[in-house]
Amino acid sequence: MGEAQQVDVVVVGLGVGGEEVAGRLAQAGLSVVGVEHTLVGGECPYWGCIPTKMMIRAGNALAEARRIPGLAGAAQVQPDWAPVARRIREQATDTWDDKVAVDRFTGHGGQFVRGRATVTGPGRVRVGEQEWVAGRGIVVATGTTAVIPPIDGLAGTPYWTNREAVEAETLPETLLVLGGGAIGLELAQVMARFGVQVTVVEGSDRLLAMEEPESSETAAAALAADGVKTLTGVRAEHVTQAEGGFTVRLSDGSTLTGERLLVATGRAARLAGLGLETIGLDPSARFLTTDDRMRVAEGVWAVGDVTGNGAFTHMAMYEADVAVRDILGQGGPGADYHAKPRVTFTDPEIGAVGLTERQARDQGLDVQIGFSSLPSSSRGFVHGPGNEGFIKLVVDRSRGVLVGATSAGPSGGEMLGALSVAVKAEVPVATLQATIWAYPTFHRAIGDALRSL
Ligand SMILES: Cc1cc2nc3c(=O)[nH]c(=O)nc-3n(C[C@H](O)[C@H](O)[C@H](O)COP(=O)(O)OP(=O)(O)OC[C@H]3O[C@@H](n4cnc5c(N)ncnc54)[C@H](O)[C@@H]3O)c2cc1C
Ligand SMILES: NC(=O)c1ccc[n+]([C@@H]2O[C@H](COP(=O)([O-])OP(=O)(O)OC[C@H]3O[C@@H](n4cnc5c(N)ncnc54)[C@H](O)[C@@H]3O)[C@@H](O)[C@H]2O)c1
Repeated sequence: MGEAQQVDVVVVGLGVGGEEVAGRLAQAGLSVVGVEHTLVGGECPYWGCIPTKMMIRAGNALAEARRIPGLAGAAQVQPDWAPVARRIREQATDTWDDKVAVDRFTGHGGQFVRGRATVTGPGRVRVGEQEWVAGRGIVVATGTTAVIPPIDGLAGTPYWTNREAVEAETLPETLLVLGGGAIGLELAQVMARFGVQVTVVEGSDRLLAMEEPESSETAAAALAADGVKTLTGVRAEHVTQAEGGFTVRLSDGSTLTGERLLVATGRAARLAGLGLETIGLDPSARFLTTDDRMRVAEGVWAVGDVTGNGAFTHMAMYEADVAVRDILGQGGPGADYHAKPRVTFTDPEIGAVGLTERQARDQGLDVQIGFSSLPSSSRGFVHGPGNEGFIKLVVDRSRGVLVGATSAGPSGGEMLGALSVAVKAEVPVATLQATIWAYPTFHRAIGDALRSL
């Protein structure tokens, strides 16, 4: 091995978070090495947010067309996956080619290295025979990978994760989905709208178990309306696979069969084999714990899914900004997680920010709940079919501010904007109640929920 090259920063993993950090530091004039072993951009553009939201856009178009009878005449809907697969291939992923992203980084002056990085000591990173010494430090942004549960018989079968589901050129006739979280539900609903017979198996007693119980009920009703069968409180115990597909035996003794099996049972940080022990960190930790400047240790920062602060692209971008400002000594606000937004893009969309009612009560807050139902609002009434949803507000009565909120509905994700500002800025409930909410919008249901307090 030759002499180690002296640089300012090495960024390990150029997904959403790492690409942002590496690009901005290079633009600022630092000597930056960015290492990526798969595709620059990471999960979100190639197998996550973007292609799955293209699928959802297509599924929602079908669902909306099916709502024409009774509203606007007659419509014949013939689903075809080919344009969806084509759009993902040609528009979203460039057939899973990251040339544009690599060129953008090198255009900023960054040094790009394709390969698997390992940390070999303080400030030291190696890829194959090349080694660098980073004077300012290392940024770890290695993201997460799908968790494959240790179910008897599962390993070695051609199960799908999100990656195979996104790359599918044709759809199966039947699909079994393990996991009723965001990935499982978004993909289950889309596939069902394209005519696939889908069954979701969720181990806990409700779908979207981390969100409000009302969100779980809304999601379950929406999936049922699309013909998805959902089983909760049961776990897969045994899997066999043969030519015709998969057979899954569940903890209640029943069996399910499906042409394809999608495993969507959560994500785990990619920390194994990174060499974290060479810089005094625990390589078996679930996540890298950061301070409010995204520092893990002296000269080590971490951003994105790997920090465990919420596996969302907006969190990776947010943390990247904090880390960049810290590395460049620019100051500004530290990371603050009290108003984390998230949206599950089922139809209806289920958006939430801050604490759920349960979390607020567990923190010992003096909780007050506001609630309104979308179908009972003027806009919901006008909208008719597809108007399901609600607003739920979690108020800290002693401080008179919202600490959390959920907005479920046809534009649940968009309506979350106002609620995110309210939670983040701790807008007094009295001010929110004195706000004029335009008529007849969906977001006026926020006013209804405030009035119910
Ligand atoms: C199906 C699906 C749908 C999603 N939808 C949404 C959504 O709608 N909205 C949303 O906000 N979020 C969504 N997410 C989550 C979002 O994709 C992630 O939060 C985001 O990609 C995290 O970015 P990251 O940079 O932390 O990690 P990643 O995007 O995972 O990038 C990490 C990169 O590091 C590389 N790497 C790992 N180890 C090494 C190493 N040793 N050497 C070199 N390179 C390495 C990997 O190859 C990878 O490219 C979705 C995720 C999935 C799976
Ligand atoms: N719209 C979005 O922003 C979006 C979309 C997709 C993914 N994501 C991100 O990716 C993360 C991962 O998504 P996910 O859906 O894989 O994980 P998740 O953790 O949200 O849900 C996984 C579900 O699988 C269940 N489960 C675990 N083991 C099981 C088993 N053996 N049998 C049956 N059920 C089992 C869990 O109880 C859980 O409800 C999300 O939490 C989110 O951060 C975001």
